[in-house]
Order: sequence, then C-alpha cells, then structure tokens
Amino acid sequence: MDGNLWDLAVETYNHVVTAELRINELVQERLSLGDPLWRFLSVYMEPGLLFNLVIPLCGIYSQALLTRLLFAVGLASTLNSFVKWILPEQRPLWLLREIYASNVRSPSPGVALESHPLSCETTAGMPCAHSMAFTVFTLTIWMFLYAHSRQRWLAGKVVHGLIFSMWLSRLYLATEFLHQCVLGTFIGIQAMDALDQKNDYLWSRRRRWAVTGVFLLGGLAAAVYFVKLSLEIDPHWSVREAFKWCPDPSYMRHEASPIFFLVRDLGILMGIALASPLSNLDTKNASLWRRCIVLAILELFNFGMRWATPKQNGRFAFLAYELFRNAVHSLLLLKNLPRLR
Ligand SMILES: O=P(O)(O)OC[C@H]1O[C@@H](O)[C@H](O)[C@@H](O)[C@@H]1O
Repeated sequence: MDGNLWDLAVETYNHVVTAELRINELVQERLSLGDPLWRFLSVYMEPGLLFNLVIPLCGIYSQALLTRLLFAVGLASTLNSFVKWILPEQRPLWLLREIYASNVRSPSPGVALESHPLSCETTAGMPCAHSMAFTVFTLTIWMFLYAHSRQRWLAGKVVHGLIFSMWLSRLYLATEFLHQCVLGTFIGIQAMDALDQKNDYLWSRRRRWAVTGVFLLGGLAAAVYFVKLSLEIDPHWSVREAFKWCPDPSYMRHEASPIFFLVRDLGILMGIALASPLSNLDTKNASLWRRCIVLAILELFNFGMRWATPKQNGRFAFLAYELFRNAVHSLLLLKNLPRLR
C-alpha cells in the first residue's frame, strides 16, 4: 500500500514537471521580445550581486534600509541555500535532456528548450533563489517606503510586477520550473513574516549568541554532507547533473556550486552576527555626498578583494577566503560604515 502511494506520488510529480516544461517553452516562444530584460533580471538582480552592489547602493538612500535589507535578504538566501543543499530538485533542462537521452518515458514531451551560458546553473532548482531573494528585497524596500508613499496601491502593483518579471526571467532561461519560482516567492514571504514576528528578539541578540548560531548552522551544513555520504547519496548531485547536461562545461563557474553559495551566505550571516546586537547599530544618515564617497571606497575595496580571490590554491583556501570576505563586507557595511561618516 505504502509502495503504491509512493509510486503514485512519483508518477504525479513526473506528470506535473513534464507538463511544466511546456510553460518554459511557451515563455521562450512568446516572450522572446523581452530577452534583454529577462537576462538583465537574472544577471543583475541575482542574490550575489544584490549583496555586492545593489544593497550597498540602497545605503546611499538610508543606512536603516541597508541594515534591514542585509538582514532579511541574508537570512532568506541562507535558508534557500540550505533547502537546495538538503533536498536538491532537478531543473527543467536536466529533466528534458534526461527524458530524451534515456528514452524511458513515453509519450515523449515533444518540447524543445533553448539553452545557453545563463542556463547552466550548478545548484539544485528548488526553491528558486532569484525569486526568493528578489521577493524579500523588493518587499523590504516597499515596506520601508510604505509610510512615506502617497500612491501605495501603485507601489504594491510595481512590486508584484517586478516579482512576476523575475519568474518570467527564470522560466525564459529554462533554469526553473514554474512551481520552483512560485514556491521561492512563497517561502520568501513566509520567512519575512516569521522574521517580522521575531524582530525585537532577533535584533536584540548579543554578539556571542549570534556568532554561536552561525557556527551551529555551519555544523548543520557539514552534518548534512556527512549524513548524505553515509547514506550513499551524492552531496554534489546537482553539480554532476549540470556537468552532464550543460552543452559546454566552460559555461560553468567555480563560484556557482552549492557549497560556495552556502559559504557565501554563512559569511554574510557571520558579518551580521559580529555586528550584533542590531538594535544598537547607528543608522543615522550623514550628508548625501559623504555617504556616496564612503560607500564608493568600501565597494571598491570589496571589488578588489573579490578580484584577488585565490582560485588556484585549492578548494579550502577558496572557501575560507569567501567566508572571510563576505563576513568583512557585511560587518563593514553594518557597523563601520556609519562610524566612517
Ligand atoms: O535558484 P536559481 O534562481 O536558479 O539561482 C541559482 C544561483 O544563482 C546565483 O546567481 C545566486 O547567487 C545563487 O544564490 C543561486 O543559488
């Protein structure tokens, strides 16, 4: 009975994702006019660039906004990386190529999807990181501006439109199924709700408490790795899938593996933890020109550190450096930036 239920669940899942491939195909066929916009959203609004460029730029408007964004998007991105790490799910192009290569499923879906360098992601699909981080990013800004805006309904519509465009971008590039985008947004909203309810508690945590929390998360990530190995589950399954199905391996990047993103996100959280308690942070704004200059210097420094990333000295040095760089970057943004003003 249990076996039958499981088989039924697997069969239903396969039907749903195979049907969803048509949605990717439809978006590619009908919305190709928006190609530059879909590429722009996936390349310039991806979580990494939000942390390294877009969120610091928001600091020109307000240090309080920058603090909230870094906290909310940092936690959402970490949650996303953990879900991908613990329960990886396939991506549309992997499924499609698997179906055609193995020829086990009939009837064949009769779908053709275009792929290119932007389609070659090496992390798992579920939940869509772009949709999740972008939802938290836009909603945090919207909530921050809400009090000052006269046209609230218009701002709300713009936010919905932007999030929907991000879904279309991921569907168009065939990197995500529709359910992965929708669930990315849904989980992002739920996470924001939970953070909102525990806001006072989290923002008043002492540094020691917060740093211990980040170490525990690091321990959890390592534990998942070893548990998977002992169960003979490949922890790098998504990377292998990407290598198997990407048309050209040179499209894939060192710094796009699930472990890299976990380390990046834990580095950001470590910077936030070192700056805790967040409720004590100075969020007053200096004059506009001073904010621009200080932020420009800080981001040039961060850019230099990214440029100097040691990529040829082995995986451990690479990951340790990324952890350190992200921790320093978010610590400087939160704690030292207001002092430099
Ligand atoms: O899940 P998505 O939207 O396909 O994104 C894959 C990866 O894309 C990268 O650009 C992000 O920095 C990562 O955080 C993310 O995991």
